[in-house]
Amino acid sequence: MTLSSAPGKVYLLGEHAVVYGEPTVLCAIEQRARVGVQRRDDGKLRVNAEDLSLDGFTVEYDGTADEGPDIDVSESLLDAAMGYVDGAIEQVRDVTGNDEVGFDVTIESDIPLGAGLGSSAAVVVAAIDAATRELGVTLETDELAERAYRTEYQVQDGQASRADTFCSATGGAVRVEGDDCRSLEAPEVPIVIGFDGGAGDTGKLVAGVRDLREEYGFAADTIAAIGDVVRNGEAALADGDLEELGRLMNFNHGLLSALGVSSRSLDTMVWAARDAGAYGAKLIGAGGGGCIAALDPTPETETALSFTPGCEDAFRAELAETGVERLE
Ligand SMILES: Nc1ncnc2c1ncn2[C@@H]1O[C@H](COP(=O)(O)OP(=O)(O)O)[C@@H](O)[C@H]1O
Ligand SMILES: C[C@@](O)(CCOP(=O)(O)O)CC(=O)O
Ligand SMILES: [Mg+2]
Repeated sequence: MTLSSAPGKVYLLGEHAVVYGEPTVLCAIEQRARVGVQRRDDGKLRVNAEDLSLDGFTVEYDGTADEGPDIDVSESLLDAAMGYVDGAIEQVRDVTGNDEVGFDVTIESDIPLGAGLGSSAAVVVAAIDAATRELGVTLETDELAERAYRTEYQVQDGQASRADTFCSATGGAVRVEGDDCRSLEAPEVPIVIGFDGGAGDTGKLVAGVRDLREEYGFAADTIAAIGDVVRNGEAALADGDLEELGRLMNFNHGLLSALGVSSRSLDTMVWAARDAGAYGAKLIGAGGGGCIAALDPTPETETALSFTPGCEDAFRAELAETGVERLE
């Protein structure tokens, strides 16, 4: 068996707009997905994802056969659950030139699904890394990030940025603008996460923003405005100006809300954090439900969130310096 892990991430600023070439800044966090992989010679893919917060499931099927896997769940649930792992294995077959190979894949993850903390990128990065190593191929980090990006691009219907996958592969803080991906010196940012227990489907939310952008010119302006917010945020980060960074996070949340990706519970948590004295707060990731991030060096926001109806969990994010980790 070969085992790799990869971290989730928090967007300080710039999600969604990054899909349209605007810059973004994000940090890997110490919540990780671990993927164990064992080669099978019968070409089948067997996925054991019993730690999924979605109902645990185990499936076995021939990834190349026309018929789907032999389990009794709805097709959309299955697609949502399997798309990323399936896509990752497709990349492994492609990069190693081994079309027929099958795998037993076991996934264990600390990262809630669809909550904006990048569970998909972490699972894909760890799966590609473990499965290629199982075949005797060790990918450079850039190639690993690129292959993981292609998986997200495919599952999200041709609409994905390189941000999540690059951040998960390299760890630390990163800046992404189009195909320009670079590591940043890790900023000292006191991030508190609030989690509403819910989830949003990244593919669908990204498609919603695309539709809005096609319908209204001012939605394109909103996306460009997020880019301006990020550029200002970079200056605030360089100055260590948390107050300014917080204001910009608030602005960014408003713009994401205008793009239709916030929700009542995300807004409630954002306001609870602001009322508790956070410098700023915003939804993170694709939105629709899941997590917010607030900037607060004091314990006030975490305490306030833990008493906020609709907030299921509140915790301080620890930045992860290590991206993909080769465990076995
Ligand atoms: N522990 C896991 N086991 C199997 N698949 C997972 C796991 N965690 C995430 N995934 C995959 O990632 C998808 C969620 O990704 P996404 O909608 O992009 O949300 P996010 O990346 O914000 O968590 C799930 O539907 C599933 O396909
Ligand atoms: C909305 C988006 O910018 C980030 C999605 O992050 P997550 O899958 O919700 O963790 C999409 C992308 O960059 O591919
Ligand atoms: Mg994702």
